Amino acid sequence: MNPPEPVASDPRPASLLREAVRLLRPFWKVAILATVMGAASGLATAWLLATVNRALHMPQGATAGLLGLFAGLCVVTIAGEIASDLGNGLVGQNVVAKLRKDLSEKILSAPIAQIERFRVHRITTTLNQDIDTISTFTFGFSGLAIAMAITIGCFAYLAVLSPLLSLLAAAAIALGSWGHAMARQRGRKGFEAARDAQDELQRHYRAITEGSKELRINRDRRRTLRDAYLNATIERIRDLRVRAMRVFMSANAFGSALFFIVIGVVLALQNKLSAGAPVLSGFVIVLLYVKGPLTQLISALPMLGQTQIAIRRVAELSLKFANPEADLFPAPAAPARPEQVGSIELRGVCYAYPTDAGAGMFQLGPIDLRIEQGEMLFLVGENGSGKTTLIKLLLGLYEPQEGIVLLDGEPVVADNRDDYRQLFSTVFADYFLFDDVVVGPAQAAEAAVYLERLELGHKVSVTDGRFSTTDLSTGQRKRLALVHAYLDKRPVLVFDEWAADQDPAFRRVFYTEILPDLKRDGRTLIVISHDDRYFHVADRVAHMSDGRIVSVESQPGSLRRLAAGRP
Ligand SMILES: Nc1ncnc2c1ncn2[C@@H]1O[C@H](COP(=O)(O)OP(=O)(O)OP(=O)(O)O)[C@@H](O)[C@H]1O
Repeated sequence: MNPPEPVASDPRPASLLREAVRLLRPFWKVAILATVMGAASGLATAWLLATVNRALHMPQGATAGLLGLFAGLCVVTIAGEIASDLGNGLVGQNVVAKLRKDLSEKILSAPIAQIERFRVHRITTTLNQDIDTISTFTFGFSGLAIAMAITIGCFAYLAVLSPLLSLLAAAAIALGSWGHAMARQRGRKGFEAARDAQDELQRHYRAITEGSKELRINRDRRRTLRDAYLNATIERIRDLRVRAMRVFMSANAFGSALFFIVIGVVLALQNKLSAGAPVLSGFVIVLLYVKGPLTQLISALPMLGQTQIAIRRVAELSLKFANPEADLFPAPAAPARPEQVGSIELRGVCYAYPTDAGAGMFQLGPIDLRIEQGEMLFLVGENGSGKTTLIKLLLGLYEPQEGIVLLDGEPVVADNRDDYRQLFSTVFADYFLFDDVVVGPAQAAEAAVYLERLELGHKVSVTDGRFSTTDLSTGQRKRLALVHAYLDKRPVLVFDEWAADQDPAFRRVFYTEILPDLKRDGRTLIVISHDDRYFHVADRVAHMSDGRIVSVESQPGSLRRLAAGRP
């Protein structure tokens, strides 16, 4: 027996550097060019400062050569900055687009059980918020790269001006960097905790939007949700972030103070230092100038911390969905699916959901069931007996942990599972109604017939190849889902409690007209139902209890009764 899927633990994603290199690899030429241009711009700025300092101390004023150098450096500074901005922006947005595509593709191809286990709100937080954080960072990246180059260039110039003074500055920088490293460590923990709370917040947002009706009629729950969950989580995120920012801001203040201390020391000791006026003034000008880029770099640290967390979350999501199903996007010229299938058989099929600590384990099977082509099988049983789980296995949405599914005697395995799934049309109990289903010209007339038949003709039409609206009642939306299933023309139809939302008259139409018509059309029908009034229309009724099929009743008289027009 295959073990149940591993419970989501904390996978260690690839290192951030490796992840960044992987993402940048397709755009390496532009990335390198942008970085080189940014570095050139930054270094040219530092050189400019040195040139200005030299020009200011020339006894006979700036020479033509020096002015030419000044002009050239200005051009390099500006041109480098523009090229770096454009290049980094381009690379950054391409990386973000690639991340979005990669993640969407991974979710599209991930085994259904993994998606169900990971939880929708966690997926959406990463898809929206984490990727937005990375996107914002990529816009600011160019400025940071230039600031870094200016800082390096300025400190190189300081070293040339006075090795002794630059040692003093280096000691101050080392102390400042240590302070920042400490701050970053503490601050990042705070941002990490805030990011965890964002998942929770997303869950509460879903509750206030999707559960708005329930909340409106239940004051106690509304209050609890607002005060104990929503506001508490929002405030926790605020507090964690403010605390983390405070740590960073204190480190910033510490850094600024160190700067002024170094400048103060230079001023105080200017007579004792054996450096000339050009050296001292150059030193102070450069230190004062470099404070800007250095502050820019330091202020970016919280953002850098958040981006690191976002990249890690994206990498974790990627890792969680790192085992895609095979061939979910074959070439368009893939073979057409067969119009008819013979038998579908489950042989010794077992499945158990992975459980969280403390939760009871549900075990389905072993299930042995054979469904013949053109048969109408009802799957019945109490709530939680495993009917939906069974059809998810039958549809190839879950892989059996033990046993096998056979189509016309051939095993359904990873390589052919997606082809197998194309044989089915389904309307799940928690179905999703796609509102943009495109209907070709040939299908439009057919769709109109089905819409009439399902008493939707007065509400919905096919306009420009699409259904005109999906703003319908619950029962009507389910009828529209049935129209989709009709138009799909797949050989096997699976309905999970389709009739549960229908009025009694239409429920009767469904069981005594629509299902028999589909059967006459040669379709195989698998129907989950609690409507025992209509069990007799089925060819066979499989009763489930506690994860097993406990009996299968054949109903040879059902067709005769239908023919006689009795329900
Ligand atoms: N995604 C899941 N993760 C963990 N357990 C699950 C999951 N889906 C269903 N279960 C558990 O499996 C059992 C069977 O659920 P299933 O939906 O198959 O029952 P059902 O017969 O279709 O019920 P109903 O008639 O209420 O629709 C239940 O105990 C349920 O808690």
